[in-house]
Amino acid sequence: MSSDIRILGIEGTAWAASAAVYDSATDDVFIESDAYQPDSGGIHPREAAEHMHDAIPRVVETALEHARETYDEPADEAPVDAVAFSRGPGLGPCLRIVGTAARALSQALEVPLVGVNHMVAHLEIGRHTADFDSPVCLNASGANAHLLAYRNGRYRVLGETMDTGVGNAIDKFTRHVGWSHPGGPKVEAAAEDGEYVDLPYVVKGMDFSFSGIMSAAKQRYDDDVPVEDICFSLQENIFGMLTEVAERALSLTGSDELVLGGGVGQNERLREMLAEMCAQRGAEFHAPEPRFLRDNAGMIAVLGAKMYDAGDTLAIEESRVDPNYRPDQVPVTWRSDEPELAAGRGADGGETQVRGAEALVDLEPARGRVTKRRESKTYRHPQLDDRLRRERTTLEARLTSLARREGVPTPVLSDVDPREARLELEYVGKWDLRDELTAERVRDVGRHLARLHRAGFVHGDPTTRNVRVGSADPDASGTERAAEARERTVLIDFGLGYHTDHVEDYAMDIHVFDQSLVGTADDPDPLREALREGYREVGEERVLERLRDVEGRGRYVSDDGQE
Ligand SMILES: C[C@@H](O)[C@H](NC(=O)OP(=O)(O)OC[C@H]1O[C@@H](n2cnc3c(N)ncnc32)[C@H](O)[C@@H]1O)C(=O)O
Ligand SMILES: Nc1ncnc2c1ncn2[C@@H]1O[C@H](COP(=O)(O)OP(=O)(O)OP(=O)(O)O)[C@@H](O)[C@H]1O
Ligand SMILES: [Fe+2]
Repeated sequence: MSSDIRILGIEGTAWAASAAVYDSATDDVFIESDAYQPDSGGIHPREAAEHMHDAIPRVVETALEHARETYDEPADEAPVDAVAFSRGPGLGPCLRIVGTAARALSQALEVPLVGVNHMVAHLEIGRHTADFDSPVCLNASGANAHLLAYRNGRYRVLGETMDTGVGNAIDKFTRHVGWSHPGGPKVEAAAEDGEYVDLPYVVKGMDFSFSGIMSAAKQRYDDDVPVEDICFSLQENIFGMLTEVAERALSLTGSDELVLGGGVGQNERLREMLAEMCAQRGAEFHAPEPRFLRDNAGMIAVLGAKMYDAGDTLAIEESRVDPNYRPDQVPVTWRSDEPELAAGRGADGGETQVRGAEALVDLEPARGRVTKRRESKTYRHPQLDDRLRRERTTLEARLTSLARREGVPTPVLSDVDPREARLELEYVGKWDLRDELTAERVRDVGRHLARLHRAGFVHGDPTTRNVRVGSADPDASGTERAAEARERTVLIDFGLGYHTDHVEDYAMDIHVFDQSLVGTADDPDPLREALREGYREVGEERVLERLRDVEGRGRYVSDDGQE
C-alpha cells in the first residue's frame, strides 16, 4: 500500500453505530462506537435505524476530532483521504442512514467515497492483523456464518448456514429463556457450569444448519433440563460444527492458514476449538482482538484504505446500499498481485498416507488397499466425538456398499470396525477429481448423484476430493485404449450420507458439489453445467428446480427480532 493513507470508516449495519480513523503509516486504528441496546426482544430495525440517526453524527465527529488533533492538518484541509462505509449486508433502514451520512461527508470534505462489503471487512481485518497470504476465513457473526476463500479475483463462499446466522440462532434461544439481547455472552457464561446433553448436529459438506439444534434446545429448556447444560451443549455442538467445516475447507483448499471474523468470534470456546483443530493439523490460526471481531468501523476503514489505494472508489450516483450484498459479489481489486491458494495434490500413488478433514488414510496401492481411521478430534467433547466417529464409520460402510448396488462405482469394503472408527477399503482411482477435473468426469458425478437420490439417500459430502478418477492399476501404462476402458469416476467417503426422501436434501447434495467446484476449479461454469447435464440424464427435473431455489435463497436476511 502507498505510504500514508488516512481513511474515515463508518459502520452501521445493525447495532453498532461506529466511526474509525485508520492511518496506514502507523497502522493505528482509532474506533469510536455507540451500541444500540433493545429494551426487550431482539434488534428492531426501526429502533436500530433511529439509533443510527442519533449516534452516527456523534461518533463521526469524535473520530474526525481525533484525526485533526493527531495529524495536525491545516484547518482548511480534510483530515482524511477518503470516506469508507458499510454498503451491506445489513438492515435496510440502518444502511440507508449510514449511506446518506457517508455521501454527505464525502461531499463536505471533498474526498472520494469507498463502498465496503461488511462481511469482506470481517475477513480482511483478520488477514491484515495476522499478515497471512491466503487464509481460509470463518465468519461467525450475528446474521451470517460462512467460509470464504480467495480464488480468481473473488472471495468464494465454500460453505454457509442454510438458515440463520450463528449469533442470531443463539440469541433466539436466549430470548426463549427470557435473557436480554445479545445472548451470546450470556450463553458463554452459563456454559461454564454445564454438562453435556445430546443435541442435533447437522453439517452437509461445508454447509450447516442451526434450525434443528435450536428447536431441540428450546424443547429441552421447556422440559426442565438445566439451562447451563443446554448452554454448554449448544456451544459444544454449534462450535464443533463450525470447526469441522473450517477443517474441511482447509483440507479441500490445501490452505494452512485460518482466520476468524465476526462477533461470535469473541467466544473463548469457539476460539479454543479452532486453535486446537489447527494445531492438530499443523495449520496456523489467527483471531483478531475483540474490538475488531464485533461490528466496528475499524475494519471498514482498514479495508477502505486498501480499496482506496487500488483506485476502487464509488461515484455518488453508484453508491446505493444493498441489504443482501454477498461477499462473492465483490471484485477483489486490492490483492490482484498476490498468489492464490495452491492446493496440495491428493493421493496419486506416490505417498503412503493422506490426511483428510476427518480421517488419516493409509494407502497401499500395490496391494490395492487403503485403511481409513477417523481420528479422535481433541477439540470436540469426547461424547460427541465418540458418537460422530462411530456413526459415520457405520454409515460409510453401509452406504458405500448400497451405492455400488445402485450402479455407482465405489470402493469395495473389506473390513469395518466402528469402535475403532476404522475401515478397510479397495484402493480406487489414480487421482482426486480436484487435481484432474474434466467435464466428462463431472458429468459422471451428476449421473452418480442422481442414482443415489433415486435410491433414496444422499452422499452428504460430495466434493472434488471425494471423487477418485483415472485407473487405479499401478501398471496402467498399457495402451491408451486399455487405460480408457479402466477409467472410472468413483465416489468415496460416504460418512455424511443419510436416507431421505426430501427433494431439498437431494438439491443440497448437488449444491455442495457445486460449491466445491467453485472453490477448486479455475473455470467452474462449464463444469457446473456438465454436472447438471449428467444429473438430468438419470435424475428428476424437480430436484434441479429445487436447486435453483436453494441457490436463489437470500441467506443474508437479518434477524428482525420478532418471532
Ligand atoms: C450484517 C451485520 O450487521 C451483522 N453484524 C452482527 O451480527 O454483529 P456482530 O458484532 O458481528 O455479531 C453480533 C453477535 O455476536 C454474538 N456474540 C457476542 N459475544 C459473544 C460471545 N461471547 N459468544 C457468543 N456469541 C457472542 C451476539 O450474541 C450477536 O448475535 C453480521 O456481521 O452478520
Ligand atoms: N479408497 C480409496 N482409494 C484411493 N484413495 C483414497 C481412498 N479413500 C481415500 N483416499 C484418499 O484419501 C483422501 C481422504 O480420504 P477421505 O475423503 O475418505 O477422508 P476424509 O478425512 O473423510 O476427507 P474429507 O472429510 O476431507 O473429505 C482422499 O481425498 C483420497 O485422496
Ligand atoms: Fe458483523
